[in-house]
Amino acid sequence: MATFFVSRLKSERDTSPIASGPQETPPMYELNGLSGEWLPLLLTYTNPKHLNSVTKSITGMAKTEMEAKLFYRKPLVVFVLGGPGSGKGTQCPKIVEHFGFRHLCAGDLLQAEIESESENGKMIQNFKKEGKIVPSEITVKLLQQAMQQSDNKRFIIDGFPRNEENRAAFENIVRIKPEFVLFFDCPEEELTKRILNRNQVTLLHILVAESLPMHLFTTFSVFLKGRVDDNIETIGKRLKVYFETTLPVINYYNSKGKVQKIDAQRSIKEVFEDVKSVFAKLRPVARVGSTK
Ligand SMILES: Nc1ncnc2c1ncn2[C@@H]1O[C@H](COP(=O)(O)OP(=O)(O)O)[C@@H](O)[C@H]1O
Ligand SMILES: O=c1ccn([C@@H]2O[C@H](COP(=O)(O)OP(=O)(O)O)[C@@H](O)[C@H]2O)c(=O)[nH]1
Repeated sequence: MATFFVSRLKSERDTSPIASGPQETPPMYELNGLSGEWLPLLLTYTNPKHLNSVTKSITGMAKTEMEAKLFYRKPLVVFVLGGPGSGKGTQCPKIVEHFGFRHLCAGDLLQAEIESESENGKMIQNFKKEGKIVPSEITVKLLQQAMQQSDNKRFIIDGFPRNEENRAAFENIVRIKPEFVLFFDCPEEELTKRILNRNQVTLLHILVAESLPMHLFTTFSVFLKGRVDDNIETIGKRLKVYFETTLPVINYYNSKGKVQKIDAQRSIKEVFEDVKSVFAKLRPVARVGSTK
């Protein structure tokens, strides 16, 4: 079977526009657990932009789906979880800056969907207002699209998965398990204080903007719109959802030894020191993407 497969790959390589396309690093495919003789053939498929067509192309050649998947070098994913207001959105840009990850915030992707006035926008807005979790297929699709569109293959996914259904949907559809889960642990009282403060800051901005001439006000108000869910009523609902449905997901990953817990109650700087030491231990870039 191996000989058959190699010869099919050779003929595909000779004729495929992908194979003769630009060679980009890092290599996207490697042979995991198979004979080394196949490696040079597959290293010709290195252009991330051709990911989908390559996968399809390989699927066409492989005798089984499983064979095709063996060639796909998976991205590295870290989930960033913690209650609303625990500091996920504050710390993630720092991780990007220091460690070169691509930051995907599930809440921001959903917000962009609301603002694009897409078919699902109104429905997402209603879930958000109620502090409820948007159906998994919508969020997973947005995350998957964002991952496919990125040239970076290392992602921090912030604010997801929020429940068991989210977790299972991501693992089943995207077929990637997180390298680890960064968990910002913060008491409820502190979370409430921070979220209310976040909204007050926004309100203050709007008041300032309102005293400006009309054209400046219009510009400002677009940037400084308050969050529909940072009010005391919705905060209560979001915290309930967090403790009842997101904490069990964190516990699940903890039982697999995958949680890196950070004490998020300290200053932003102190929290980042801990975050840094977690990411510094990460396996080197060259090994990123093994299919384990
Ligand atoms: N370590 C911290 N100490 C005090 N305030 C913080 C800290 N981290 C974040 N904040 C503030 O708390 C609010 C919520 O933080 P944010 O990063 O938006 O949380 P999340 O993304 O987890 O909802 C923001 O106003 C932010 O400036
Ligand atoms: O994977 C997600 C992420 C967010 N949300 C919705 O978006 C809201 C805001 O989430 P975000 O992560 O932006 O803010 P946080 O609650 O962490 O402050 C949540 O309450 C949910 O209604 C969701 O349904 N699924």
